[in-house]
Amino acid sequence: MFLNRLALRHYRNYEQIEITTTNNVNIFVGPNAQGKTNLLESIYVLAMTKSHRTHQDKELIGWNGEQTQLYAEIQKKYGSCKLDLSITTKGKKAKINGLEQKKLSNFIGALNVVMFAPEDLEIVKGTPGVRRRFLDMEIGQVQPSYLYDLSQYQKILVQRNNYLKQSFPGKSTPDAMLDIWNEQLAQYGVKIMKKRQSFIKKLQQWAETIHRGITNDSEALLIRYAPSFEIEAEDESVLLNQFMIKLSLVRDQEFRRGVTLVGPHRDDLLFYINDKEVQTYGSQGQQRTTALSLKLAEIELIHEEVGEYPLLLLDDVLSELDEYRQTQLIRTFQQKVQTFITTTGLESVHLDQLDHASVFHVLKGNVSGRS
Ligand SMILES: Nc1ncnc2c1ncn2[C@@H]1O[C@H](COP(=O)(O)OP(=O)(O)OP(=O)(O)O)[C@@H](O)[C@H]1O
Repeated sequence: MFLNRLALRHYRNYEQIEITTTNNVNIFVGPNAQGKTNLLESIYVLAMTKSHRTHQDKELIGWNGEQTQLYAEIQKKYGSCKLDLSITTKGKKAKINGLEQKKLSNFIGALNVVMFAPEDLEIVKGTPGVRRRFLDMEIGQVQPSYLYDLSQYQKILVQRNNYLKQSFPGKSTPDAMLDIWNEQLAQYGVKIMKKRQSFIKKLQQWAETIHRGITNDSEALLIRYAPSFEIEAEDESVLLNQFMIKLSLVRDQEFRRGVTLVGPHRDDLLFYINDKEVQTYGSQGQQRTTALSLKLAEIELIHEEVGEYPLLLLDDVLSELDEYRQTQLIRTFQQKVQTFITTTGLESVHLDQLDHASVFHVLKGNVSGRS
């Protein structure tokens, strides 16, 4: 897919701007704190209805405004589409081709993006929560039904945790209420786990090949799903049963602690290079390359799932890659993936590797020039 036009109103430090793009490679250049990341973030928000760097939607609204409006025109293989998203402190409204979408999950997926930013190193180095968020955002983008399952699961989880905190049944007393929570939790939990399992399997296949390419065939990357309990079956009803058994085994412990101890809210993702865990033994460079391979694998996976390449958003990451890796990255994608790059100086981008690129200058919330 191709972003032809982007317009923003009262978005962060942009009062009102409009950008038209004609090239596959678009570079936003400017000093620090001028609005380069804000621009990439706005494209991400148009795809996911959420920012990649904050949970607080109100931060996206310009300081002097009550509401922000984002608009994009996207060219797809089979026609174009217009996306409108308005965000107020009270909520969001989303339109596709002028038609308001009752559910935001119907809007997500109209535009696909893959963002690679310095903080993505946290997917490898950070806490399991960061990896779960990565999984949720990426699966949700290609399978909006996943987001529904996830929100149902989270609601049940909160209610179940409240129940665990308030009740103190005897060790062997039957508890009909808990049985109901368990059944509902397992029902949605299994759906989430199965989708995560199949996503990671596909991601692994792409990431392994890409990682070999980036490292000149010297490193074998393995990505493993680490659910809160070992999944022994593929079949959904068997898995459901397994989940219920696990819940019954931790029942007393859960009442003592007042929290749910098994389920996808405790899942993790593990990375190995040549059989050694990257988080523990990987060098800074290996951790960064792992994150890069993961992101590039996502591009291929989205292509496989939706039949089109997503947009690639590279926020201030080119300067961190050596020339060989930059070349690999740009060569692989410049023909087929529309890419948006931010940088503080053009000297860190190997422009000679690019066939055609548009350069936009970003200064104090204004964007100018195209070449
Ligand atoms: N809600 C908001 N309203 C107005 N301005 C905002 C808002 N949120 C952030 N800003 C401003 O946006 C600017 C930061 O923009 P951004 O993060 O895009 O910078 P950048 O050009 O990517 O810089 P760097 O090169 O340092 O990453 C800051 O000056 C910040 O004060």
